[in-house]
This record gives sequence, structure tokens and C-alpha cells, in this order.
Amino acid sequence: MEVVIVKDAKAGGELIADGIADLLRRKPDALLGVATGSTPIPIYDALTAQVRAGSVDASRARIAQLDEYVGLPAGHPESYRSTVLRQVVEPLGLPADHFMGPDGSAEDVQAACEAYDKALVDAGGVDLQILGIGTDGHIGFNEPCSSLASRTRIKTLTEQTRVDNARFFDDDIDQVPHHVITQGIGTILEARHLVLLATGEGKAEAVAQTVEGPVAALVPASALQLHPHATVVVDEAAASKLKLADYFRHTYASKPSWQGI
Ligand SMILES: N[C@@H]1[C@@H](O)[C@H](O)[C@@H](COP(=O)(O)O)O[C@@H]1O
Repeated sequence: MEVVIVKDAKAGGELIADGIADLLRRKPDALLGVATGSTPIPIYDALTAQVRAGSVDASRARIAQLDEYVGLPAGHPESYRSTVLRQVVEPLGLPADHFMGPDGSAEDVQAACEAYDKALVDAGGVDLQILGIGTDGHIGFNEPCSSLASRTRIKTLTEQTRVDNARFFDDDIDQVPHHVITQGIGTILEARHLVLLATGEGKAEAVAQTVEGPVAALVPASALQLHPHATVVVDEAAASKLKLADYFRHTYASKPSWQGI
């Protein structure tokens, strides 16, 4: 696992966008797995800026959603489908058929989950998966004690996650769905490169447990330790509880070809 400590969220977004741009130069039709929440927005903004400036062509990129609420009406502005369309697909100017996600309004949710896992495989697998992290260490919507081998499935949100996400629903927790579909941890681990961005002091404890704690289902993001190519990008605040912070700084600063991730 590579840990990169950056000054702030903007720098983290730019670094990861540079990594995505490099990938798209090597593989123009790369499948990018995207997370939602506030944290990855600087990545999408930086990538969009690069595309608009003409420094990278993303027109063949394909986008895959990480997770979705269950039961929101179609087109709800806070469904993750709407969010990814608004923050990633439309700014990059991609056609709708370059975008895939689980169907949160399917009558047979289990069948929709299995279909999504299969669709990811049929699409050649995710090349680079962007991840955020919940304050409780979740990735996607894999809440604590999710199986580290889990596949895409329905999950029940913890009270903490619903409180955290109420800000997207007029600060009204009653509007936050209880159920979600999420790529499983086993599914996420199949992506070729995992890139987790965490910013702000509120993520410091979860980051420390993810990077320096034991691999444990209690901290789902700790599963990144099992992946051969995982990059964790954190700002100074999110790095504040890392015991090995100086080592990570030194390692990155002395990386032979240190551009990119
Ligand atoms: N399902 C999403 C996660 O993918 C995201 O990482 C997390 C943190 O969001 P934020 O970046 O807003 O703190 O929120 C939700 O739970």
C-alpha cells in the first residue's frame, strides 16, 4: 500500500486526476469506478478541467458506480446514479452508454446485485476504483463487519452513516434510506488499482485503522492491505493520527519517478 500525504483536498484531487489521465493515455477506454460523497469531488473537478483544457481525452472512458441507495424514486437528485451523472458523466461529456450502475429500484434486488457483478466482469473489470471512506471505516456502503469476501449485495446502513449522509437530504435523517446496494469488498478488491482519498480530521481515526491497524472486517477499508496496488491519498488533517506519517512522506518524496500514483 502506498500512502501519499498531500497538503489539502485540492492537491489530492489533482494528484489522483493526474493518475487517471495517465491511465486514459495508456488505455483510452479504461473503466473507472467512482465513489460518491463530498471527498472525491476535487478529483472529478480536476479531471474535468484537464479534459476541458485538452490535456487528456476522456471520450472513450467508461464509468462504473460503486453503490446506490435502495428505494429512492427514479431520478431523485441524491440517488448515486443522479450524483454520478451530475458530477462525472455529464462534465466529462460521456454518453449514457458509457455509464453503468446497480439498479436501486429493481423489484428483485438480489438479482440486480448479481447482474451488476456480472456486468463488471463482462466489461473487463474496473481498471481504477476511486474510494472514499466513512467515519466508521466503510468503503462503498460496506459497513463494519461486512465480509471481506463479499460480492455486490443489499446492506443496511448504520445509524452513524445515516447521520453522516443526512446533509444530502435536507439534514433530515428520516429521508436517508436504510438500505443500499454496494459492490462487495471482494468485488472492490478485483479492481486493478484502488485509490482511496480521505480528507479532514473527521477521517483521521478511520485512516489510521485502515493503514496501520490489523486487517479486520470491523474496519472494511483495511481490506486495502490485501490488494497488490492500493494507493491511499490523505491530506494533513486525515493523516494526523498516522504513526508512520514521516516515513510515508519520506518514501513518497524519494520515490524515483514520483509523478503520479
Ligand atoms: N457510500 C458513500 C461512500 O462511498 C463514501 O466514501 C462515504 C464518505 O463520504 P464523504 O466523502 O462525503 O465523507 O459516504 C458514503 O457512505
